[in-house]
Amino acid sequence: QAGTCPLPAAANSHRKDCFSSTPASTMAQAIKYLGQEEAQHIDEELFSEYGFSVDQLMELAGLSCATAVTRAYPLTSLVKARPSLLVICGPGNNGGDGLVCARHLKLFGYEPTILYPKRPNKPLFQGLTTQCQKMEIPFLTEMPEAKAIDEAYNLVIDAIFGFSFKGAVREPFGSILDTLKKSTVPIASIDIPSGWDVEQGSTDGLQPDMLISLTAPKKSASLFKGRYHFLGGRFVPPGLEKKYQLNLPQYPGTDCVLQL
Ligand SMILES: NC(=O)C1=CN([C@@H]2O[C@H](COP(=O)(O)OP(=O)(O)OC[C@H]3O[C@@H](n4cnc5c(N)ncnc54)[C@H](OP(=O)(O)O)[C@@H]3O)[C@@H](O)[C@H]2O)[C@@H](O)CC1
Ligand SMILES: [K+]
Repeated sequence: QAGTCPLPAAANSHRKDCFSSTPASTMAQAIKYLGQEEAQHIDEELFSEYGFSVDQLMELAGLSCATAVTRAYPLTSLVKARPSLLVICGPGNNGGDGLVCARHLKLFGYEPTILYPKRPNKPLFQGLTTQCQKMEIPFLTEMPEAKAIDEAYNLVIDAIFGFSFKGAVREPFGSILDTLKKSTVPIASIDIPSGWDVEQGSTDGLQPDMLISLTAPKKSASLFKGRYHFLGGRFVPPGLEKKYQLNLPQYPGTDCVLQL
């Protein structure tokens, strides 16, 4: 098996399984890294075949992201006087995960601020926005300069694009990503570092400090070089896991996240 492990060099103990001398029959299989179409098929199947609703899974996804953030950046580790975070939400479901994540982080004692420049005209996103407003989470009207971000926030949560991102980045997100590249504040990306090709990654894109892969990592996650890679979205039914041969590692106890 040596040399065939699909896990990145910085990966965890599961990597050991790939290189151990344990007979293949007793080896844990390496977790699968998904292509873009495969991730979209799994998503569709969760809603069609398995009867989940989007808001159900988004709540679990966002809660796992907030939980993972507390593990990597506990309140006591933050460098600024206030536990301030900037959550940037995009126009699709990745942005919805960001709104849920912000709401839970507020309940966990952090002070999130949200930038949500392109809001879909759908009850789901309107409801998530109202919930955040009622939780007294401020919304910015424009993207701050990189220097202002460095001064004000401990962490940026990137919920701009997920597994449906394609092609060249359109405005206003091109400028937002350019500003983020200039900022020195650590970035935690939800599901995909925004602007990265879902499978090929990016050579000159964001370099997040943290990546929270939902359901299963996407192929570009093998190029992630940050400190913390977590898996979240503990909602995959065993039948679906088996069909797509996801080989998900076992989450510890009742945890909704797992560090890869
Ligand atoms: N099963 C799971 O694991 C679950 C996954 N979940 C989450 O859903 C995420 C996937 O969500 P998704 O499919 O809504 O798409 P997403 O990636 O947010 O972006 C689409 C938006 O971006 C836009 N856009 C695209 N390309 C662009 C470009 N070049 N430049 C500019 N804009 C561009 C596109 O715009 P449009 O084409 O409409 O103009 C569209 O509005 C997934 O990653 C995970 O976070 C959980 O919530 C639930 C369970
Ligand atoms: K993202």
